[in-house]
Amino acid sequence: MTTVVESADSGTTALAVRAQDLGKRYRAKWALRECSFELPVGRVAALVGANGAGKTTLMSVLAGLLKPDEGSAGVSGRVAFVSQEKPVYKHFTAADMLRLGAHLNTVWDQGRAERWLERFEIPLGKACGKLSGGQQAQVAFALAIGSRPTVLMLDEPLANLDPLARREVTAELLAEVEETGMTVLLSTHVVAELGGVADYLLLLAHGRLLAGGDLDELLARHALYAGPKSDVPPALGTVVEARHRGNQSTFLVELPADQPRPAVAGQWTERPVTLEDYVLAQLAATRKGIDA
Ligand SMILES: Nc1ncnc2c1ncn2[C@@H]1O[C@H](COP(=O)(O)OP(=O)(O)OP(=O)(O)O)[C@@H](O)[C@H]1O
Repeated sequence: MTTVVESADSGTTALAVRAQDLGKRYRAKWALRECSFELPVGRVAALVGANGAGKTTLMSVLAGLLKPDEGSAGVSGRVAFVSQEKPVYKHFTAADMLRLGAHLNTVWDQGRAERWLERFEIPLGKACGKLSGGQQAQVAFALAIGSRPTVLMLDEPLANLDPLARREVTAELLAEVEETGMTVLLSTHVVAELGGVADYLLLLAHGRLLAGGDLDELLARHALYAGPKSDVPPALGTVVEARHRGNQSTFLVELPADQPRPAVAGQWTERPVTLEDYVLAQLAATRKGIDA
């Protein structure tokens, strides 16, 4: 459900979200542990991680729907959270849902919500129960956009959408960010489609934050090498992932800090690391990780 939480402005810093040693457990099992990060205002952050990594738990805590067991979280301004289920009232039409949004939210932009539905050709007068899963998701997004959030959190927003709608939703979100200055935090498994959209990454593994920060900086600190079969990469660095196929080896390496980017020679080639390369390598490396 879309929930709007009025919360205190962080005031002095231009931070949209701050998490400090955040922890949440379900009975004895920790779903989130020692999670600290700061998300600046106006960023589009991708929250990624394997199934069960803690993404929904983190978003629910940030949205104020779950109480943390450890640490603290602060979100600046108004939060809109669209959960994974993207529930809408089955007997309500999209127009009814927008009326509900207008009624429930202290700040409401009907034009913005209607434009979103028009953009995606969602019929206003049809009962939501008779819309497809992807169309219902669009109604939930329109409701969230209409509430003019300063921080928009979307749990797997692209899951039900066809490939074109995915591209268009991410483009529309970017346009909203540019126009309104809002901050977006979205969890997803389809990282390939976030290239050029997300500019900040939060990567969770087994409830812990494995990497967090500016995406360009993070990717620039890594290199992908391909060359003849070898046990070691052709340059110094921490190997995130090594793959060997036939007589070829590929290494994704975190380069040593504060050193010039090494040049590779001979049969080795280097190419820049994409968001997808990085996330897949980290997921593979942490698959056999140990729970807290
Ligand atoms: N209500 C709950 N009760 C007990 N355990 C839960 C509950 N919700 C989540 N968990 C557990 O907490 C961990 C994190 O779950 P969470 O839903 O946050 O992961 P996720 O990264 O969003 O996963 P997915 O990508 O599959 O949606 C998992 O081990 C999950 O089994």
